[in-house]
Amino acid sequence: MKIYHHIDEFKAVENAVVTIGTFDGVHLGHRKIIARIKELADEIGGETVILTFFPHPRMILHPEDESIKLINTINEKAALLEQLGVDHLIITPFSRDFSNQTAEGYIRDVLVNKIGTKKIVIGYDHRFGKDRQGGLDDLLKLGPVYGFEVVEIPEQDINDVAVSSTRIRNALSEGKIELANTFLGYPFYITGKVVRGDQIGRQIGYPTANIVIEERYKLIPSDGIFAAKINIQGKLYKGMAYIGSRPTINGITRNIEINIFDFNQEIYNEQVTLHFYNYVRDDVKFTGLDELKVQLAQDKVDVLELLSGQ
Ligand SMILES: Cc1cc2nc3c(=O)[nH]c(=O)nc-3n(C[C@H](O)[C@H](O)[C@H](O)COP(=O)(O)O)c2cc1C
Ligand SMILES: Nc1ncnc2c1ncn2[C@@H]1O[C@H](COP(=O)(O)OP(=O)(O)O)[C@@H](O)[C@H]1O
Repeated sequence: MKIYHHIDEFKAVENAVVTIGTFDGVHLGHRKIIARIKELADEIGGETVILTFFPHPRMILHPEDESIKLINTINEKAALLEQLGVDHLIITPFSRDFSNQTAEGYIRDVLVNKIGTKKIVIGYDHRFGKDRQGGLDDLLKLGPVYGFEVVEIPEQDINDVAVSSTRIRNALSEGKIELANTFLGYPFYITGKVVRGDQIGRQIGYPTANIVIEERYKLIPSDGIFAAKINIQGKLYKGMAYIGSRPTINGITRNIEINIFDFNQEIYNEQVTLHFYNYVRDDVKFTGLDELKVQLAQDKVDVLELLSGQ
């Protein structure tokens, strides 16, 4: 898959089959749309193109604004779309210039001249151009003029996409990992770097790799203990993950940690991916490290049981 960080980097392809959207989560509803563009591209010997917008203007104007939380970082989204076999991903910022174009200007300059659209797969509610004046009607009217076909995504499918994204975000925020994973079609994951902690973990026999996520807009599941797998340098290991502020030791920061099973390597500064499979229990304030240690032994038994066969 080729990635372009601005629409101007893209050179129009012969038979582009295009869809446009945010695709946050690249969940089962999105996968249906992607399967459709691939099918259409195969029919005409064309190439699939996804136009997505990033960053959101609010992220640029108010970097301190914590209200935007996304299921995927832009890099995770690109990796997921690549796995699905998309040919081209155009990531374009929501600039003023971009959104000030007239509907026809956008169709002619962007979709036709810059991308080379032959088929566009689009939802009934998709809006574009100045004041969001452009829509499906304009595409249907101008398709014959500029030589492209419009394939409308059924209303039900569009609604399913929106419902799924909301459900996934809510499920993750409520610790309902299994439910989120059902809508996603894959285990929810985070990507980050292993950093040093207080080194208490190894003293109690449970070293925990602390993971820091660079992207502030990444949605972090609610606090708790999870059955997880971690990808380190391309290898997958099972483990028990923790998200919380470590009330037992009066921790201040909210940490993401994992004790990795059957593992004994120093992995500070390593870039890792943590896949969440099941929710195990809530974060608890224990009377001390001894009590926590007893619970950790039980957590390990529970996690191994949950991950057996996975
Ligand atoms: C599976 C697992 C479960 C945990 N459960 C709790 C908990 O219920 N309450 C708590 O205060 N800390 C919990 N912790 C966090 C520990 O307090 C933390 O790992 C320990 O203090 C070591 O921190 P360090 O990596 O900064 O040295 C848990 C950690 C793991 C890996
Ligand atoms: N089984 C393991 N699970 C997690 N981390 C491990 C494991 N074995 C070794 N390590 C290493 O030990 C570190 C965690 O040890 P810990 O005492 O909790 O220190 P810190 O507080 O710096 O995280 C990890 O970052 C990793 O480099």
